[in-house]
Amino acid sequence: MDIRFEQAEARFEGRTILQPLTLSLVEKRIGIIGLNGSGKTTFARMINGLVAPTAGHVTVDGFDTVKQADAVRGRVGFIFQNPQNQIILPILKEDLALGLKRKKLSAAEVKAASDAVLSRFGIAHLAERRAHELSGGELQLAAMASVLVTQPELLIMDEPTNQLDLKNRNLVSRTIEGLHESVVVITHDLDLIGDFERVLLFHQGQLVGDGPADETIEFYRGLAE
Ligand SMILES: Nc1ncnc2c1ncn2[C@@H]1O[C@H](COP(=O)(O)OP(=O)(O)OP(=O)(O)O)[C@@H](O)[C@H]1O
Repeated sequence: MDIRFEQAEARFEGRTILQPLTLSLVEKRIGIIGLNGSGKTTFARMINGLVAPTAGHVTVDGFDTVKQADAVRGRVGFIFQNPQNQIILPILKEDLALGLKRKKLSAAEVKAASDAVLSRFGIAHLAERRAHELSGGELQLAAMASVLVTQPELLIMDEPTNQLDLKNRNLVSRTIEGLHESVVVITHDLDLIGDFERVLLFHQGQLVGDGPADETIEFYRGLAE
């Protein structure tokens, strides 16, 4: 996975939210940290084209996030801050099938892919359950399943441990550790990304830190004083 920002900038209503940025991301585990409103979610949304750059370009494996949006969306899965918004259909297995619709699979193939992803996350027993009945941790795992069933190469997660108790937080943390996909995680939970290969720090719409987790986190602690 090769994500490139080339002088990519984001402005909303005349305000610059993300200063022009040039960088390349190839690491398997990338963390994004920074104070509230620093531009983290905007940056992450630019990776899968949910936010189009107002200047410059963003590419994923050479595909432009605006001009080749379908190719990019097929490669990049995005888990939103609130996993309730991720599950569209009430019953989990129906939601997984919906995600696979684009792939034009047979009913048997859809069932096999759904069963595989549910057992991968240890939530086969939740297949028939309604999303609104699930606990926070179950819902977060279900949201991951509903995105990963389509086999993206990169998973972007926006604050995946937000609102979880310690047990569910640890469950989600272990699950992220075990993913074979590349992962970009936006978080205020610094332990979650404590051993990530690369962590980016945003401050007032600028990338101000970029390095291994321990260095970037230390810099962030100073900035937040
Ligand atoms: N669609 C939009 N229109 C106008 N302003 C926006 C839009 N999206 C984000 N912003 C503004 O851009 C700034 C950065 O927002 P962003 O969500 O990227 O920050 P963040 O670092 O993810 O914050 P948090 O940690 O609070 O989730 C904020 O001031 C926000 O109000």
